[in-house]
Amino acid sequence: MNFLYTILSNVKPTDIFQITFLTICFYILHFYYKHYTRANPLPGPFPIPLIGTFEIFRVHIDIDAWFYKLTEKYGQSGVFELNLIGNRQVVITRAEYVNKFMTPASDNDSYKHLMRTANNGLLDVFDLDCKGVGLNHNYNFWKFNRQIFTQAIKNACYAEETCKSINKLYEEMTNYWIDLKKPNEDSVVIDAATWMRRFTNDFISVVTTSERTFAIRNYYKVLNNEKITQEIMDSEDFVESISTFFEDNQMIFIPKLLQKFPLINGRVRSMKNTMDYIYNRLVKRIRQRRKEVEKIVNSSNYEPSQLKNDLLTSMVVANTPYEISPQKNVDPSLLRPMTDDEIRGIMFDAFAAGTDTTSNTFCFVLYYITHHPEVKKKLMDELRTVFKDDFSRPVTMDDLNKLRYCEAIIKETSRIRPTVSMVSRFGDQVDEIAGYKWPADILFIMYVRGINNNPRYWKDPEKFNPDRFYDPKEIEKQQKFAFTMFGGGVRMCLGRNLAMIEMKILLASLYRKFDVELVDMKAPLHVTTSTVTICQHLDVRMIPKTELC
Ligand code: HEM
Repeated sequence: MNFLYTILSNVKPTDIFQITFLTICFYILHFYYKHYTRANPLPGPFPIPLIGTFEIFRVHIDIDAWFYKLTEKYGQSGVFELNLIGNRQVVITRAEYVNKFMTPASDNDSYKHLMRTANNGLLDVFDLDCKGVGLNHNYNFWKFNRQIFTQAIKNACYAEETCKSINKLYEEMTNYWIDLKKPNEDSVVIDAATWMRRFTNDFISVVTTSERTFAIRNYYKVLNNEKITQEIMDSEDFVESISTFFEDNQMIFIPKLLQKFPLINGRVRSMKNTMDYIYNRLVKRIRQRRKEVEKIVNSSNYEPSQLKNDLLTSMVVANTPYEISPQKNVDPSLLRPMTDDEIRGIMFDAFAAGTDTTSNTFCFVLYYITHHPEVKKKLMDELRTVFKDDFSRPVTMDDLNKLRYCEAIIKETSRIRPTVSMVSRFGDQVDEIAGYKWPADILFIMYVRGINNNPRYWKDPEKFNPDRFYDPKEIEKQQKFAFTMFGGGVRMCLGRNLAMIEMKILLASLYRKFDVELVDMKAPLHVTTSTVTICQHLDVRMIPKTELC
């Protein structure tokens, strides 16, 4: 102890300066030694110690645009690299290299590349590392959640009830638009981005809980200058907090070491508050539903049909004697009921993954159709064929199969301007990808927009041409993974069918009822990107139709 005291009392301020200086020099040397001796050096921006690629701090509102430029500069060989806050990331820009980590080659490979991120960020701080599916980092928990979510959402996708809910919400929303139209005007201008976010929020709420958030109605009240009540504030806060999650979710991936740094600290806290607010709302609903279910199943005249047909009820009764369609061929260790927090994890995923994705994709669809009159003409031809001259009847499940051109428009929009433009997989084992042998612990990013717009796979990729997904000969020519709107492999999007049903109904209904025009045809799309590309606003003029033309 005395010895230590003697050393410390002899330390001068200049010594502290020298030690700090030497430590920094050592760190920098070590960083560049590791950089220059790394396995498989690839082209990419030069990294700076601690920060990695400095540009990330300048492009924080449009990461996707930055990736697009990087792909043009470094991605010619199909793979380049980035260093983001000390983590090496390998970006794949060719479809043929994607196959390997999307499709496990054998049973032995099935654990490889299953995680979406490295677990060195703040997943646990936000309680996402072992909950839900989207960011779950525990294989067993993910598998358990995924199979219950899959089963629960399957019921929703085949239910005529789901179709009816979408039609009903659509009808209500468009009636509000008409109500907002001034009597002396023939059209109404709406911000499609804001309305669509409320639409998808209300809809996902119905699918998950059979109850609405009334986000559509409450937004109408805001625009109609009605008195702001607690209910209006609640639904507006809920919609906005889901969007905030998307806009700021890079915070989840900040290394633990940096979370207390000034500037970062405040953003982490604000994100945590947002998440806590969403979680509390969801848990309240779960507890309420559990009580309702218990009351029903314990009553003397219990019938399974008395239970609600939604995701929440499916999860509450999953693996209990009251489960309506018990799962077959499931690993027995997964056959246990879910806790409230586990259900909350899945509900959070449904709202987070199922609202802004669909609403933004739909805004891009409107933008591209308005810029392509020939596409609109073909769309109207399809609508006339399917609905004859009825421009108000609801869309049925049966119609959906016939709306092939509608689907092609949605896919072509997502090819050219994908809402999820990066899909990642964490390589937790040694593997060979893109012709290189990789050590464990590498994050691979499939740059979807780069591949979707690569002339190797698409003739005139910049041309908006839905026939690519309509003409069977064109479809046949497509290279596997050259178009991945919903990702692929075992972690493919769970809501893909639901999203398609929702968007097809919206498209087929909207264009029968309105002429849709952009207020400013010259304006580009106003987007920001984090993990999802968000349409900031899209001012659209809706002109009610009097006939189906
Ligand atoms: C246009 C709408 C949508 C798009 C473009 C989209 C896209 C995606 C993409 C690209 C992924 C990553 C897949 C991968 O890593 O391979 C994903 C995952 C996921 N999506 Fe979607 N999605 C949409 C709508 C929905 C909806 C409506 C829901 C649910 C109600 C949903 C739930 C999920 C979930 C739970 C995952 C994570 C699956 C897992 O990690 O196992 N998505 N989505």
